[in-house]
Amino acid sequence: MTARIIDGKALAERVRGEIAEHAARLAQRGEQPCLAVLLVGADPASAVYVRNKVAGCEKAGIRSLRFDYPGDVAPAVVMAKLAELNADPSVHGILVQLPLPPQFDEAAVLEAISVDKDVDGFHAENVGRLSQNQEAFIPCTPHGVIKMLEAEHVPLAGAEAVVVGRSNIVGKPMAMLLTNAGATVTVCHSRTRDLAFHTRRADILVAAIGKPRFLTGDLIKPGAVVIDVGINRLTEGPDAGKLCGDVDFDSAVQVASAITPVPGGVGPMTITMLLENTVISAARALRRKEAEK
Ligand SMILES: Nc1nc2c(c(=O)[nH]1)N[C@@H](CN(C=O)c1ccc(C(=O)N[C@@H](CCC(=O)O)C(=O)O)cc1)CN2
Ligand SMILES: [Mg+2]
Repeated sequence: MTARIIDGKALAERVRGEIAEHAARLAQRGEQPCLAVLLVGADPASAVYVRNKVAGCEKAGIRSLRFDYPGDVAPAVVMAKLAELNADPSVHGILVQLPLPPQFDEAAVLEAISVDKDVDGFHAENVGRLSQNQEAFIPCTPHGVIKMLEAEHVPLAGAEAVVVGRSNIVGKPMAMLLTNAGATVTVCHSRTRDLAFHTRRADILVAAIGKPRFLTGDLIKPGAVVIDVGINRLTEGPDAGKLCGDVDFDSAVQVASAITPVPGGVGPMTITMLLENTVISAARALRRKEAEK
């Protein structure tokens, strides 16, 4: 079997078109969506993601505000900016690019963002709301994965889903979203005793462990749908300098029924869902204003 390649770039383009239409309708009604992005330090990958977020906003008709801080900035400076943005009614979404330098308490920074503007979905209240299957901002990468599975008509209810990785920004919310959709979910991680036992049972396998080409074809059930969230830059071997995922694509593509590539799979959906959350936030703000009239 050779797997169908799931084209995240094409899906992202399509969804971004719909987001731009929604943003234009809101702007016509006096509520132009606006996203504020804060970047601390000079991590080159973070700088690329922030640039792509700002460019994505511009293309979708979303206003963006960008704030850059040196890596040694005092956390109080960033906290003061968050308080100012929380209070600004023209700002609908706020995000702090992760990771943060070591002087920051990451959880405290995420809690300082207004729940109503937390378009990354990392605030504890949004996490709690997601776990209770209530309306919440959903973290962008796992939300993008669900959109891809839906677009590919992959049945979720009753499926055996295995998520490899337990990070707060991907693994845990991914498991919650799949659970809410009716899948039977197993979360594996570095302490899992028999990883192959679990992965070989998965109808849907999500890899988010940060280990290049770690999940090989022999760990995958024939016909499984494989979603690769990993983004690793290879440092040695013939492919040095290239990006790869957490899945060994060449062996997995022989076994799976569908698979996301890296790059061009899940990645482009992450920023797309951020734009969607920003537009949703602006629509909610407009609804609140109209209800107050
Ligand atoms: N505040 C946040 N920080 C981080 C998040 C996040 O959602 N919010 N996620 C990641 C980084 N990230 C967005 O911030 C992100 C990662 C990857 C991509 C992407 O489009 N990847 C491309 C490859 C890009 C490349 O060439 O490097 C792909 O997979 O095709 C977008 C956004 C951590 N921090
Ligand atoms: Mg994300």
